Amino acid sequence: MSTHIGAKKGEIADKILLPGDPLRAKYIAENFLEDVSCYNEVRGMYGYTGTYKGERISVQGTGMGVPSISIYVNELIQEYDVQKLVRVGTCGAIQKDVKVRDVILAQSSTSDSQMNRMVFGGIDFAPTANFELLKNAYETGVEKGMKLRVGNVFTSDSFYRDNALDLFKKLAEYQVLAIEMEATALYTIAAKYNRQALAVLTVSDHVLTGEETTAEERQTTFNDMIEVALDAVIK
Ligand SMILES: O=P(O)(O)O[C@H]1O[C@H](CO)[C@@H](O)[C@H]1O
Ligand SMILES: O=c1cc[nH]c(=O)[nH]1
Repeated sequence: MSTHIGAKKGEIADKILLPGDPLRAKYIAENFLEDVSCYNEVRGMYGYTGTYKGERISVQGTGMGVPSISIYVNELIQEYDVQKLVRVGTCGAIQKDVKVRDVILAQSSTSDSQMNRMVFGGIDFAPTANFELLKNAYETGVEKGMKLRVGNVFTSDSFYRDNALDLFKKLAEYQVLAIEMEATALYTIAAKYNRQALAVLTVSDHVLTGEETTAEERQTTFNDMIEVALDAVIK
């Protein structure tokens, strides 16, 4: 067991899906995996291992924000030797032509997080998705007839922010597609340990138009994203 994960060595697969919401982890385990067992309930941050199309795979809630996902990704890599990590999250769109329920593959992440400033001093490290996972996810989505968006996302330390609109308009001008709160940490920690990482994101709301999905829809209606992530990680 690690500090925040109650699994024994060997109970977590080398491929893992990482939703922010632990109830999304439960939903994925119950609806997409077979022969499932729950290996973690510490802090209610559920983790499960099962099989998908015959391949052993785990799914672990990460909580919200860079500090929380950093704890889980560090422990999953250092204590459980996880190799492929795919975040399955939600995001808010900031481009006019990105719609609610669209699926985004985060090729890279721009951030206001202090994490990398503390690590790299004055240098701006560029957190980047693993190309193989990105390619697999893109090809899987195309095969399923989905219209995927691929590009830069903004990983924010704040969900609520004063005077946000000016920043979001500036980011949109520079082709950033959407806002979320974890990809920078996932990509940076995976790079440090030479592991493969990708964030697949469903647009849960539109920051400019105000269009949104309900919490229940967020938990249960993101099957396209989950299938793309599962098929990409086992390919
Ligand atoms: O739905 P998840 O995966 O939690 O992702 C998004 O939702 C949370 C904010 O509501 C943040 O964690 C953000 O990144
Ligand atoms: O607007 C949003 C939606 C989801 N997640 C975020 O971080 N922001």
